[in-house]
Amino acid sequence: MQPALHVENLHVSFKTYGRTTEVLKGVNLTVPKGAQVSLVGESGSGKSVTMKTIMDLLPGNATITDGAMMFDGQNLLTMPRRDRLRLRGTAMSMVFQDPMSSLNPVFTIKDQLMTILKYADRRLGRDRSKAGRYARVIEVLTQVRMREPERVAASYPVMLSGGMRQRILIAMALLSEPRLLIADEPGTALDVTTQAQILKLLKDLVSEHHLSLLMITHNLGVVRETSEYVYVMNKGEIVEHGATSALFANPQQQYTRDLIAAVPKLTGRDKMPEVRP
Ligand SMILES: Nc1ncnc2c1ncn2[C@@H]1O[C@H](COP(=O)(O)OP(=O)(O)OP(=O)(O)O)[C@@H](O)[C@H]1O
Repeated sequence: MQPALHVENLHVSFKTYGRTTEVLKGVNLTVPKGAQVSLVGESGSGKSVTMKTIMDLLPGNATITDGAMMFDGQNLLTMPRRDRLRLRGTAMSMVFQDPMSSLNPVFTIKDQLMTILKYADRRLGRDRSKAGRYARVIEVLTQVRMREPERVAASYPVMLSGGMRQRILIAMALLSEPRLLIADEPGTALDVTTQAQILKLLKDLVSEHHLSLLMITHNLGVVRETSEYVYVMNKGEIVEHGATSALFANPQQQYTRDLIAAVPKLTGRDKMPEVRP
């Protein structure tokens, strides 16, 4: 079966103050359909650059010098610009990690979600009435286990807890029914118990909606809780990859062993707590 995403020999360079530095040095990774895959590495290893390259969010001083990125069998790097833009925020969607900078404090949750949906619909050439959009917003808020979705929709971000705001960001990513979700360490800003609940929710949603997930994190503890497969990145290269259980049982690289040794305890227990809305 075709994978949801296949990144092949990806090279990315940055130009700063006239100097060019290669930060991705031939990255290869595959997200099979329906799989939960993590990309892990310490700060500066190139995880965010990989994610930004996939999502077409690289800054102007970055150049993709080589490689291919196959999404559902199409190369994202050679497809027409219009088709690429149509995919972003629709078939492939991103869960951001920082609710405070991703949500606008002066608009209600409903306004923000409706606007995002309107633009996603427009890109897809889909015609949906305002009432239809509101119905979809309520549906998605329910999917992320909001107990009173109408009340939440009418709220401003500041009226919600950190965990609820993070769930809004997940709802935002789900609005346009993506096939691939890319999550940038959701819940990092939250306490460990709430983060564990968010990760569990994400994992449940991915399997309920038959999505493929690429999770970016520096924490192998998060990987163990959320992913079946893991890619370990160091200095712009994938240095090790494999099934999560095999990698934990028998890490091949010292770098991976160090990351495993640095795993903080998520909950102080072995099992994740159930999500309680
Ligand atoms: N806009 C930029 N201009 C120049 N260099 C950059 C830029 N963004 C990232 N880099 C460089 O690319 C390399 C990889 O950075 P990246 O942000 O991908 O790391 P990361 O693994 O995501 O780290 P973190 O977990 O801290 O986000 C770093 O050496 C960084 O300095």
